[in-house]
Amino acid sequence: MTAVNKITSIELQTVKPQVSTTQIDKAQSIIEVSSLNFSIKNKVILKDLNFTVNKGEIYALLGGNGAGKSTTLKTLLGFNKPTDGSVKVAGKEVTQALDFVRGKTAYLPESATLYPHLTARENVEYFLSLADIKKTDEQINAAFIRVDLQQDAWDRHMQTYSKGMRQKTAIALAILREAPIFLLDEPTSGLDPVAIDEFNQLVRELALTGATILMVTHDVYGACQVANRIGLLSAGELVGEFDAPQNGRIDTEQVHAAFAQRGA
Ligand SMILES: Nc1ncnc2c1ncn2[C@@H]1O[C@H](COP(=O)(O)OP(=O)(O)OP(=O)(O)O)[C@@H](O)[C@H]1O
Repeated sequence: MTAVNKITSIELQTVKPQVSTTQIDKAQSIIEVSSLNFSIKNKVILKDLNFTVNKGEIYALLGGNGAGKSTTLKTLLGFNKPTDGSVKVAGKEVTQALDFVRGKTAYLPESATLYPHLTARENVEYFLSLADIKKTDEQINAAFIRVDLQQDAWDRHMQTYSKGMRQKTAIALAILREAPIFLLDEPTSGLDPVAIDEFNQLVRELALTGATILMVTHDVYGACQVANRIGLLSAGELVGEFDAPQNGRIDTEQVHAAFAQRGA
């Protein structure tokens, strides 16, 4: 593991990348779920599920407990084989291209699975080495800066980290892996309002630079804050979709009413 690399605040500002949206083809579908059915032991869990997430889009799959959100994520990650239908990521059928799909995907579980007895830098270096990726200290510093992880924490054991800091580290790792697709499981649960705002801002910046983001959540307000599109999942079925207006947010009351009626 490498030694601590101190850099000045002037350097910090110069390393932060500029956001450019000019190159993004937003019509390109990156996640395509078509007529997906999934059953376990004759119990139907997902029913004829259809949705797509385009490049640069933030899609929130919203639903109550047991609606099928985690099952959908597991299917996208190839841990569940569809009973019927198709699940494509970056143009490839997940079950037929597991390594390709997992290489393109950053999955953030509800609790980031990083090692508490290692520092953020050591965690990042370790997980990159597992993927056979080598990054310089400067590149790792730049990723920490991009996610706004406070500099005095970079070389501290992660057992001292808050949940928000752990998530930032996990996203820094995804950025270093150059994963263009993010699957987020209840990403803001357990975060305080400031950390939620920071996280949402980071997610928006990732989308602006072309990342495709699918988050699952039961938080109506949180989904409306950040998503370009919301799919309402109820008992394994998609029962409604809501699009954000141009440069605006999805209406919380409308989604809340639909959730109260159909969301569980
Ligand atoms: N291995 C399994 N065996 C049997 N039933 C399962 C299995 N996995 C999931 N289920 C059932 O599938 C349904 C959907 O579960 P899932 O975990 O996808 O829901 P969820 O929307 O993620 O819920 P939560 O918000 O509570 O995490 C639930 O009724 C659950 O009990």
